[in-house]
Amino acid sequence: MAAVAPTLARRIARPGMLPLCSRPQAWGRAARQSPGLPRAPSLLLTQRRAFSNNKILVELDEGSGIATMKLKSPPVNSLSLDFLTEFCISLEKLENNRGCRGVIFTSAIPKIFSSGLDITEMCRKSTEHYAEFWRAVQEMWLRVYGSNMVTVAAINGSSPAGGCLLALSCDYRIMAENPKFSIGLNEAQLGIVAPFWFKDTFVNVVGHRVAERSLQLGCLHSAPEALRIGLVDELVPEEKLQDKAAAVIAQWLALPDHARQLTKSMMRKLVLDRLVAHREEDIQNFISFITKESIQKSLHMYMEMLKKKKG
Ligand SMILES: CCCCCCCCCCCCC/C=C/C(=O)SCCNC(=O)CCNC(=O)[C@H](O)C(C)(C)COP(=O)(O)OP(=O)(O)OC[C@H]1O[C@@H](n2cnc3c(N)ncnc32)[C@H](O)[C@@H]1OP(=O)(O)O
Repeated sequence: MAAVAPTLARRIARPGMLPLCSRPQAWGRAARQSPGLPRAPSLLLTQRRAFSNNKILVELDEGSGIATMKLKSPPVNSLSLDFLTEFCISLEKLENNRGCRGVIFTSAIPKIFSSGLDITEMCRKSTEHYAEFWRAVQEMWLRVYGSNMVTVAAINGSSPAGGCLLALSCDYRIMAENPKFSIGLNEAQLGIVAPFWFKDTFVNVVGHRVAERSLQLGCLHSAPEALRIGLVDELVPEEKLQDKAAAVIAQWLALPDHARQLTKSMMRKLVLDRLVAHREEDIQNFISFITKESIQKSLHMYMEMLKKKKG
């Protein structure tokens, strides 16, 4: 996989090389079994395929067509350029595999789902680096939000900012009912601004009023609060999270793929199209914003604060 990663990094760095339309058409991911028909238990037990790269562990249960993508980038699953590249490679593999119809995103790191964008990628780097990084962030969102597969976030830890975006981009969110875990778009607390497509994704999940208040205050919501405002769909004890996620996907997959996929596409198209149409402009906005001295100072202070909290 190490040999593949730089190639994909280059492909991601060039606009339009991984077009969303390269995915199988909505109706192309044909159900290999009639919706709702039970499978032979022996198949369920035997057909498991695993592949992994450095930061993402993927396991595909070929019997059910459900894959699990486990984020494993210690210490906190921050979304670095390398991480995002590996993430997109893994997701593309699954998307192109007609046998895979649903994906669970979860974390292999205790107590942390993802700490969001890797802040060090946004500090004192070259313009070229910022462009490449931001294109990779866009790519992750375009791929997850526009996926033909059923996507479920099994949120087994805290999930600020970019981590929350990943969860928001799924079809369904289940969080471990641990009051210490928090989730939200807390960018304002860092002195930065959530881009329009983060905001649009959030609004589509929780509604305008809740999103506006939460974004302006940079809220990190506890798990029970996240459930109350609709940021997550349900809370379950941590040990039941994976089973629950698989059960939810199975329920969604009982419907004909084409009807579900076209409905999903209809609901998300406007928001996706907006970024696709303004991708380069969005990258330039990011660069102008992140290279401001005041923003660099804010990020620096935030990183210092994280270190002090630890010490
Ligand atoms: C007109 C309008 C124009 C608008 C234009 C807009 C343009 C776009 C602007 C920019 C948009 C950017 C969007 C950004 C999105 C993001 O995702 S920013 C990241 C936000 N993330 C956070 O705030 C999380 C910070 N981390 C934490 O709160 C905690 O670390 C944790 C995740 C809760 C875990 O806590 P704990 O287990 O106690 O671990 P720590 O000791 O705190 O951390 C361990 C080490 O990890 C480092 N670290 C943590 N998070 C990050 C991170 N996100 N990136 C990089 N590194 C991180 C932390 O510093 C520790 O490091 P060491 O001290 O070296 O061990």
